Amino acid sequence: MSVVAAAGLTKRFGDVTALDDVSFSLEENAIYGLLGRNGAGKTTLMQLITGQNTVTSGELRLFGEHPFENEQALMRVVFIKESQKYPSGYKVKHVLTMAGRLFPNWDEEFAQSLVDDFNLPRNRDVRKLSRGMTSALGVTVGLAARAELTFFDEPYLGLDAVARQLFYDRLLADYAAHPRTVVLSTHLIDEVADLIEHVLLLDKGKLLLDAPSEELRGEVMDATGPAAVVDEFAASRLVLHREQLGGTVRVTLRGSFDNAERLKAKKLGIDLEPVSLQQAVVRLTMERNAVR
Ligand SMILES: Nc1ncnc2c1ncn2[C@@H]1O[C@H](COP(=O)(O)OP(=O)(O)OP(=O)(O)O)[C@@H](O)[C@H]1O
Repeated sequence: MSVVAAAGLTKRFGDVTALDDVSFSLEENAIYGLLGRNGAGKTTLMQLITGQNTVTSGELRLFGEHPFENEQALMRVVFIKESQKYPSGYKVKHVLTMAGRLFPNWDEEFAQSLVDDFNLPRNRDVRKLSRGMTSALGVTVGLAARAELTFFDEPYLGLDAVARQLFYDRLLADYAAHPRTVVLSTHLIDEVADLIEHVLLLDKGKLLLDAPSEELRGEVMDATGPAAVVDEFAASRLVLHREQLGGTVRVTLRGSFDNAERLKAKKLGIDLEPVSLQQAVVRLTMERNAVR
């Protein structure tokens, strides 16, 4: 059984269609990247899955059940977002105690080690934490909860580069020891490219891409070389982007590139290189918007 199954999922807010006929599944023990531009529908999707809102139409199942007002299913999920609100007067240590009561798989020792890693002041009022500290507290709760399904909705916006790397390292190590389903919603695609096993790309409420990251990497390539040969090589392919500098052209192509194709490119003097995950996502999103 899938952890999450969505079929024809649609969510409207008045005349805004935040999610438009979206179908996908989240499987056990995988790290997903939920990607997309501002307003693409990422938060809305996570809110529906975590029972914070009702669907307009379509089917949505969380551990085989309807998520809305389903405490049993929701206990198995943790949703960490940047704008997390805590009760007034709560200190860091109180948040951890509350989380320990809430999440069945909570690992207190792990939580305490993360508090040390992130230099979080245990006795400080959470409302007086810096932005980065608030993010670090969210990350700590999200990791130590060890929920079967974990959502991180850009919780690391305030974290500096060192703290973000710490988060990625801890996530990967803990995931290896305790596999589960993790969804990272992020704009920092290149930073998480090595973590993400599967990409879900939303664009204006539509699911533009649902693919293993490896597959995506091998399917979007830059071909660079003399203009005439590159253009001929590209003629039978989907060109996502083209740029020219003097007589040299670089095109971003989508398709499968087997060994024969690679050899052909080499013989023609074309440099064929996979683009980064971030570039692939940007190009695919732009291409869709261009054809609309
Ligand atoms: N409660 C609401 N009422 C009206 N419109 C809403 C509401 N919540 C979301 N929307 C709209 O739905 C669309 C999707 O928003 P959503 O927050 O899901 O995007 P997102 O991909 O998370 O964006 P970002 O990366 O900027 O956080 C946007 O057009 C947004 O304005």
